[in-house]
Amino acid sequence: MTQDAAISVLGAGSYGTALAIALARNGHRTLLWSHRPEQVATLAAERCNKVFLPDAVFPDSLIPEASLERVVKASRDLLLVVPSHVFADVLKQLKPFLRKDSRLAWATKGLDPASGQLLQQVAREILGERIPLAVLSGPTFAKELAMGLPTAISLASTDAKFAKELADLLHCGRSFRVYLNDDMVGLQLGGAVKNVIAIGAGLADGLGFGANARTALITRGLVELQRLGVALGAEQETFMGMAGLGDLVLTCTDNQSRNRRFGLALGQGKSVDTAMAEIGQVVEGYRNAAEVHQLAGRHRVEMPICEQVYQVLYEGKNAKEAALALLSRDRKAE
Ligand SMILES: NC(=O)C1=CN([C@@H]2O[C@H](COP(=O)(O)OP(=O)(O)OC[C@H]3O[C@@H](n4cnc5c(N)ncnc54)[C@H](OP(=O)(O)O)[C@@H]3O)[C@@H](O)[C@H]2O)C=CC1
Ligand SMILES: O=C(CO)COP(=O)(O)O
Repeated sequence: MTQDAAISVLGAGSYGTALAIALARNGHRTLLWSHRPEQVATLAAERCNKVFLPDAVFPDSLIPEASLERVVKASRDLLLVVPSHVFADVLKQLKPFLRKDSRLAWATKGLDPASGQLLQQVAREILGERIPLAVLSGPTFAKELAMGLPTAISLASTDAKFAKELADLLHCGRSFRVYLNDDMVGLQLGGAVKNVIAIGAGLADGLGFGANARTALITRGLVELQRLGVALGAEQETFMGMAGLGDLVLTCTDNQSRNRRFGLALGQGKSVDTAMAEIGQVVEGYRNAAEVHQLAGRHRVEMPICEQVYQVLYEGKNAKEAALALLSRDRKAE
């Protein structure tokens, strides 16, 4: 039986691995679970996730683990970092192993594909009202975090003690700054909507548009995010922080973003399937575009950029026509 750990990270893709490295680098015994036992054996033998983060060596206190039961029982605090489309599934799998004092955080960015709900609602439906929940969101490319490059993030929780203790585990005065925030809804929406806008920014760049268009998309994308956020009960000022403006700028402007690269490939005329295959990792914005479309419709929120991205992805609209549709909208006050 694996000994107790300070925290267990579930999901050994690029971001789960990077967060586990950051936690272990802070000196905390950290378990890292993958759903594929053969991957766990490779991670343990190579002390590195060569597929996603080949330059980041695991600190000694990072322990790959194949048993879901063991990782859930070994630590009070669980950090889920799986793609949003398997979030609910993994919660159902881990539920039977939860301790009485378990607390759950996630760094997944997205919504529930089946319902378009916030992941917080999914967690509540599956795990009940009692378990403390927390969310991490903000501008954090896995590779830079894993390399110990300076990074800042926001953390919100349903439980102030959990928020503080999780921030204490993650925060590193030399490289990883954790801001506490009390807007769980805002943090979750920021992480989902920025993926869609980043696809839009990639599309614009793929079409050969310039810095003016990209910056207009970021700025008006922020307005769309704020509108949806306020309609769902988030605080408007959250979106001027790490999980709003911060993550929008990061993912819309840097080619480390898979969502941006996906948009770039589509703008250059590649098909959805080819673009996805070339990236070979999760592109959350593809599903998020449909979920945000659903959510905006349900709450009657106008989100023209997200709507055009949706139409390109799901209704076969040509990217140039989508750009024209945005430019030819009625003039209005900012
Ligand atoms: N990468 C980044 O820089 C950042 C990512 N995020 C968010 O983190 C989340 C995870 O993304 P990321 O790590 O980048 O994704 P990756 O594409 O790097 O990896 C996804 C991982 O999830 C695993 N996985 C797939 N299905 C399951 C399942 N049913 N149970 C358990 N694990 C599963 C995959 O395993 P397999 O290969 O076997 O399918 C793979 O290891 C996303 O929501 C993303 O938006 C947030 C901030 C930064
Ligand atoms: O969320 C991210 C950085 O904050 C990662 O963005 P991508 O999923 O677009 O790569």
